[in-house]
Amino acid sequence: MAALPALLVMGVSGSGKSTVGAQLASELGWRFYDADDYHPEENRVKMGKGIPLNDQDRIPWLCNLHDILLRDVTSGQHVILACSALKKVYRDILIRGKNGAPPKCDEPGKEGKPTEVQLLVVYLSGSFEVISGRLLKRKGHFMPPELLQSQFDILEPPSAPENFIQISVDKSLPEMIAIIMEALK
Ligand SMILES: Nc1ncnc2c1ncn2[C@@H]1O[C@H](COP(=O)(O)OP(=O)(O)O)[C@@H](O)[C@H]1O
Ligand SMILES: O=C(O)[C@H](O)[C@@H](O)[C@H](O)[C@H](O)COP(=O)(O)O
Repeated sequence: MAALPALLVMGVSGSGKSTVGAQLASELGWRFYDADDYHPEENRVKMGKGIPLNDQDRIPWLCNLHDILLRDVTSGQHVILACSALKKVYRDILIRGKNGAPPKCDEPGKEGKPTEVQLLVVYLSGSFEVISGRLLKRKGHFMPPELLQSQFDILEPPSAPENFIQISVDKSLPEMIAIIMEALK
């Protein structure tokens, strides 16, 4: 197990992952990754056409993110990832890479090296009405609001024994940051 935990901010599109993750990283001085920036072009084009991604589209993307997280935490870098990570199996891939699911990640680390990322999951939960309202106002993003229902359809909120906290999207950004800071103590 890697020594440092990585922080995953997850939830459906528009739940505030990027906003919360970036603000937290700025306050803590941790490295921030937005999973949106790591989608291959095909995935962006697909979402842009209003077609939801499927497991085949997401698995290589998640494996790549696992590799990035593992590299950082094993080198002592604190890291925050904003990523939808809607299903339990997706979070398992972020933790274990290809061992968390069907093929397509890099080889696991050599003997003695950690191959798992310890994750603290921050789940941003909210109603369809509130989140779709925010998406309709958001400008300059490739994700069409019409895809939101498909995200709620497959969402598997984290549950024990996952290491997680849940925060309502109805809270203000400073309130959310304060709750996460408290959880990190
Ligand atoms: N706590 C909050 N309260 C009100 N609006 C928020 C909050 N967090 C984010 N937003 C707004 O909601 C929209 C979606 O946030 P964003 O961070 O892009 O979500 P995601 O990364 O999950 O898609 C943005 O316009 C953002 O400014
Ligand atoms: O797994 C997926 O279907 C995508 O990752 C999706 O969940 C993600 O939400 C988009 O990349 C849009 O980006 P935002 O979440 O920032 O709206």
